Amino acid sequence: MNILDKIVINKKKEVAVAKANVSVAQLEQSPAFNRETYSFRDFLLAPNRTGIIAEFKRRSPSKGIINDKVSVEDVTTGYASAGASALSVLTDTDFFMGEQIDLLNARAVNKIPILRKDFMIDEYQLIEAKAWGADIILLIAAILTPAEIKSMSALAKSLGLNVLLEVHNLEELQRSITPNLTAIGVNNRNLADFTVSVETSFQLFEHIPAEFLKISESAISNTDTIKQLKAAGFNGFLIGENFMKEADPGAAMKEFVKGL
Ligand SMILES: O=P(O)(O)OC[C@@H](O)[C@@H](O)c1c[nH]c2ccccc12
Repeated sequence: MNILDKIVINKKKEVAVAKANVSVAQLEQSPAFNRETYSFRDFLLAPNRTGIIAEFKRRSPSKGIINDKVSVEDVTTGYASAGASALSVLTDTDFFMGEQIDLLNARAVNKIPILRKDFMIDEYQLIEAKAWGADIILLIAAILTPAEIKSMSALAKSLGLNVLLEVHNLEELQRSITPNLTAIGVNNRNLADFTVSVETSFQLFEHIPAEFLKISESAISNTDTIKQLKAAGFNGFLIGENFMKEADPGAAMKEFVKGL
C-alpha cells in the first residue's frame, strides 16, 4: 500500500466523523459560505502578480517537519505582499499538520484566492471548503474516478469554487478532463513513490486543452525553472517547501521573486 492509499483510507474515516459532527445545513450557515469567491483566473493572469501559488505546509509525508514555528497569518500575508497570485493552505492534519483553523485564519487576513489543499473524496468536503473560506479546491485524478471528478467539479462550480485538477501522467489527464475545471496542475512529484521531475510538466503541457489554466506543481526551487515553464506556456507555479523551509517564508518569497 502506498502513501496515497493510506491517506485515502484515513480521509474516509475523517469525513465520516466530520459528517456525524457537523451537518451540511450548519456549514451553510457559516459566514464564509455565502460570500463571493475570488477568481483564480483573474489573479493568476494579473500582470502585476507572479503566477506563484504559495503554499503554507508545516509537514509532508516525504520531508517530515518542514516548519512548525511560523504562523499562518504571517506567512500568507507575506506571500500575498510578495506578489502571490493565490495561496495554498493544507487542511490535512494527520499527514501534513494542517488544520481547518489555518484556512479560516488565512481567509481572515487575505484578499486573494485561497486553495484548500486536501484530499477531496466526498462532496461534503466541498461544502466545508466554501464554509472555511476557500476559493479553489483540489481534485487529485489519482484518487478519483472520472465520474467523481465530473460531479464534484459541477458541484464546485455551483458553489462558486474554482477547481484545480491535479494529474501526474497522460492517462490521468486524458480520462479526467471535464468542462467545469478551471485549471490543470501537473504534479512533478509522484505521490505514490515521492520521486520528482519538472520534466513531467514539460511532457504533459501539449496535452492540456487550451481553455484550462496550466499549473506546474512541486519541486520548484529556482527562478530559471519558472522562466522555462512560463516560456513553455504555464500560467501558474505551486511552491511550498522552497519557501516554508526558511525561518521567514514570506521574506524568502520576496527575495525569490526578485529573480523573475
Ligand atoms: O513543496 P513543494 O515541492 O514546492 O510542492 C508544493 C505542492 O505542489 C505539494 O505540496 C503538493 C502537490 N500536490 C499535493 C497534494 C496533496 C498535498 C500536497 C501536494
